[in-house]
Formats: sequence, structure tokens, C-alpha cells
Amino acid sequence: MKIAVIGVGNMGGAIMKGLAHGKQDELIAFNPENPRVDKLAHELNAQRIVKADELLAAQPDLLIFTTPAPITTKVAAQFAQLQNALVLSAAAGVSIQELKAAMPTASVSRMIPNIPVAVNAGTIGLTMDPNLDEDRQKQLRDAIATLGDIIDVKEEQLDIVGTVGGCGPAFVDVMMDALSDGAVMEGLDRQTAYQIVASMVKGSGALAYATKEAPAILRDQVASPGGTTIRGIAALEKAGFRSALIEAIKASCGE
Ligand SMILES: NC(=O)C1=CN([C@@H]2O[C@H](COP(=O)(O)OP(=O)(O)OC[C@H]3O[C@@H](n4cnc5c(N)ncnc54)[C@H](OP(=O)(O)O)[C@@H]3O)[C@@H](O)[C@H]2O)C=CC1
Ligand SMILES: O=C(O)[C@@H]1CCC=N1
Repeated sequence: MKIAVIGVGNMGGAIMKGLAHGKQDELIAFNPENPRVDKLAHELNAQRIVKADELLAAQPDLLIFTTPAPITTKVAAQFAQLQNALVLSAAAGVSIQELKAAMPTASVSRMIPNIPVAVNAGTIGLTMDPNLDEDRQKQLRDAIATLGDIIDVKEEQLDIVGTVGGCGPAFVDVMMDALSDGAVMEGLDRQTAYQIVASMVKGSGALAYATKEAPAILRDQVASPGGTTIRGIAALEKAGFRSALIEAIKASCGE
């Protein structure tokens, strides 16, 4: 499949890296002049295109929009004449209706991915164009399957899915940074602290994902009676850790 990523910044670059691991696609990096994008395209063996008319001529099968949300419909309008291409937008908060106004004949679907797609461990909330026939739905799903877990959601659920799944890695990064600081304060060297913390988060996520247990049940399995963990949990409660995370989700949702 010929896949053009439109806007090769943090998310577009992560998607390109994840797709490149699959190696079965022809990738196009569409972005204004930028040496960073030239370098990435070179590393991933992707075609580099700067001008809209060149992208039209290349006739991609799938356009993935990872442009800044406020300009996405304007950018999309440049490709309105592309026939038969699938369109998948990752722009947070830009509706299918708005995108269809910019590309009236295109089939437009939306997703909210997250940065771990770069290592094929992403979480992707997907709202498929309801007018796509089964073959085309399969084509689109197969095109992004290698990037990680795909969770089908209604468009109105995409914002909250996007917040938890899309912004979530940054919240976890803050937590990992703080845990590493704590370990360094107790004398561990920083690099070892980062490795331990990343491995621990990976394992905790894998266990929760595999067992589908409520996080509270998993927590109770760690916190031995009279042990060290419950003391740490009490300290987290005192500092308002859980409340801070709930507030973070609310703030990211615009409340
Ligand atoms: N970052 C994330 O984790 C997630 C991001 N998203 C969505 O992805 C989109 C991009 O976010 P993010 O990657 O963080 O942002 P970045 O700013 O890192 O990337 C945006 C990219 O778009 C490029 N760009 C700017 N103008 C144009 C244009 N006219 N045509 C083509 N490309 C253009 C920029 O180029 P240059 O820098 O060269 O100017 C840049 O490479 C947003 O819509 C966001 O909502 C969704 C889920 C998660
Ligand atoms: O920060 C943002 O707006 C984007 C959307 C989800 C994650 N990053």
C-alpha cells in the first residue's frame, strides 16, 4: 500500500517509524521543507514530498493526517481531488464532518493514536467512515494494524479515548521521571533507575492488559500486610496522587 503521512512531526514521525517496521508499505513523508523530516525519510527509505501537486501525482492509497489540528482541514482541502484514496485523520478535535467538507468525495475516518506506535505498541482509538464497504474497512484496518491495539469507538467517544490513550503516555512519563528521581535520591544511578522504571511500567501494563483485572486488585496483590508498599500508597494518597491524575484527565478534556 502507498501510504502518505501528511505532517511528519512527533505523531507523524512515530507513525512512519511504526509502519516502516512492517516494511510492506511504500511510505511518503509529506511536510514543508525541514531537514529533520528529510533525515527521517532517508532513514526509513520513504519518499519525501514537499509540494501538494507532487503528492497528487504520486496517487497514494491512504492519506494519514498528522498536521496541527487547527490547520488540518485547510491542508486536507489541497487533496480534495484525489479519487479513491482512503483518508485517516489523527487531528484531535477535528470532526469527520469538518474533514468531509474539505474533501467532499473522500472516505474519511478518524483515529487518536499515541506515541508508542513508534515501537508498534500503540493504543489507537478508531472511528471508521460508516460508508466504507467491508473490503475498504479491512484495507484501512490492515494498514494500521501493525501500529498497536485498535479500539473501535464512536466518534463522540474519540475525545476521551484520545485523552486517556493519547495524552496518557505523557502522564506516565511524568510519573516515570518522578519515580526515577526518587530512586536517584536513594542512591541509584540515573540510567539504571530509568531502565528499572521503564521495565516495571512495561510489566505492570502487560499484566493489567493480559489479566483484565481491575487495577485496584493488582495493587492489592503487591501491597503485603504491614509491608513497604502500603506505606508508599499511603504517602501517595496523602500527596493527592490519584486526585491529581483525575484532575489531569479533566483538564485535558477541557474542563
Ligand atoms: N503527539 C501526540 O501524541 C498526538 C498527536 N495527535 C495529533 O497529531 C497532530 C500532530 O501533532 P504533533 O505530532 O504532536 O505535532 P507536531 O507539531 O510535532 O507535528 C506537526 C507537523 O505538521 C507539519 N506541518 C505544519 N504545517 C503543515 C502543512 N501545511 N502541511 C503539511 N505538514 C505541515 C509540521 O511541520 P514543521 O515542523 O516542519 O513546520 C510538523 O512536522 C495533531 O493534530 C494532534 O492532535 C493525536 C494523538 C496523539
Ligand atoms: O496534546 C495533544 O493535543 C495531542 C492530542 C493527544 C495527544 N497529543
